Amino acid sequence: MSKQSINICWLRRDLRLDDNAAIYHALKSKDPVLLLFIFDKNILNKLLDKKDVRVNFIHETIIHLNQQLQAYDTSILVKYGTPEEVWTGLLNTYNVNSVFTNHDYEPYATERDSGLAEYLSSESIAFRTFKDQIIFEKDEILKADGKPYTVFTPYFRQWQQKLNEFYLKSYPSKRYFNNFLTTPPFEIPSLRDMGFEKSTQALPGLDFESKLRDYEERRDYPADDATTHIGMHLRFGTISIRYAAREALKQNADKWLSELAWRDFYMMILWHFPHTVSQSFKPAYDKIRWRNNEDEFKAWCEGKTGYPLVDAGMRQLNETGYMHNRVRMVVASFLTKHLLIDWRWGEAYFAEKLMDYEMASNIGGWQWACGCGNDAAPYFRVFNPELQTKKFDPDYRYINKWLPEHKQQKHVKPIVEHAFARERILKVFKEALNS
Ligand SMILES: Cc1cc2nc3c(=O)[nH]c(=O)nc-3n(C[C@H](O)[C@H](O)[C@H](O)COP(=O)(O)OP(=O)(O)OC[C@H]3O[C@@H](n4cnc5c(N)ncnc54)[C@H](O)[C@@H]3O)c2cc1C
Repeated sequence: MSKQSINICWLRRDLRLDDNAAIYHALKSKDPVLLLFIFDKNILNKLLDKKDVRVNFIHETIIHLNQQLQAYDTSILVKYGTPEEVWTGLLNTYNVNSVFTNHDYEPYATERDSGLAEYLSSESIAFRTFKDQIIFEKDEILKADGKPYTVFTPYFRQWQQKLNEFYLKSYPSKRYFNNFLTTPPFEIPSLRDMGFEKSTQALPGLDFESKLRDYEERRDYPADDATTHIGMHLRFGTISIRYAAREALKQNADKWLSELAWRDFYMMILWHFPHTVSQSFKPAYDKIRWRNNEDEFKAWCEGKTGYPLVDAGMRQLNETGYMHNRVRMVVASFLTKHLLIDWRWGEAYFAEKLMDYEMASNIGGWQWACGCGNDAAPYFRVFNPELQTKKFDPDYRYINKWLPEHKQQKHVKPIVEHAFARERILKVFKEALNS
């Protein structure tokens, strides 16, 4: 007897059932749909912290999705392995008609997906992919000459002009849930099966709507903690970007909407310029003679530079996996400019620690802070951590919360003097850029 023909919908960073482009299109097709998630060994094996909170978050989310799916007599197939080995196994087990998935713009993912596309095509299986995690992708926003924007302000102008209901409407996948493949529940590998353990870090909730009203006035004051903490949910798709943007428009939260556009922008920078994963967007900056002093890097990582705002930020990151945006800018500027340590070192440290780590935004943020990225501002803008404190944490509420020794006046002495560091970086950067 010939095996039943099915479609597979592969979830990656779009871990929700409703308003999910790939699920919607898969369910609307003729064959029943099997949902798939792969805990990718290529990614997991690189994670040093076996209690990684992001792996915990994905695992919890998958379990939750599976519970929801049981109401429809279906289940999500969860595999632990490399995509290559998992797909070979799947094609031996199932009679697959088409594979559906949503776009992922990171270099590893685009390479993985083009390999899969080739393999599926050799087996005469259709591979159908969709935009889901950003509002505008690829060539939807380009300059008049057909090239991608490399500076945010003109990009955002077009982004705003183009934004309309069409791009924000949700995909009503729920309507078609009766087209999931009927199957008893599959077993989900445990964290332990994959060499991980339960994390003790608190996961961010999803209550962004209530934060939008005062966002613009309060977002820059780290002690107020007035931003939405939605990054991890956007990263793993537990919220739809279209819903988030619609909510911003509903509440006239223009500033917050522009932050979502920054996210789109950096994703498209990474997609159009994948070399920026390891090289500066502005090539001249790769001639900088970094000092890369390992003791100073350690002091920065541990929050022991003697600059209260920098140290408070690093302590917040180390303790919670989160750091306020204003402070991210200050610590990144401090590492690259005050200490003359390569932005790639800081980027890698953030990638390891940030719960909301997003490759495109992290690389974009680091290159912006260093001056080598997509920024119109000149390299000689050097944040002064003390002035930043006066402006954004004048009564030391944020600093005292994360750096108790500051309150007790036991904080270590600065490892470098600001005026000296500023002169040094100006000289080194100038040499590199003029060489
Ligand atoms: C050095 C550096 C590294 C960064 N690394 C990351 C990262 O790994 N992941 C990440 O999501 N953001 C990163 N950012 C951007 C920003 O700091 C965070 O998005 C923000 O602090 C997350 O907190 P929130 O969710 O409360 O943000 P909100 O202010 O509530 O913003 C809502 C969402 O908009 C997006 N967003 C906001 N600001 C930016 C921005 N400047 N660039 C791109 N997207 C933005 C994020 O998805 C964010 O969750 C980085 C910034 C810097 C300066």
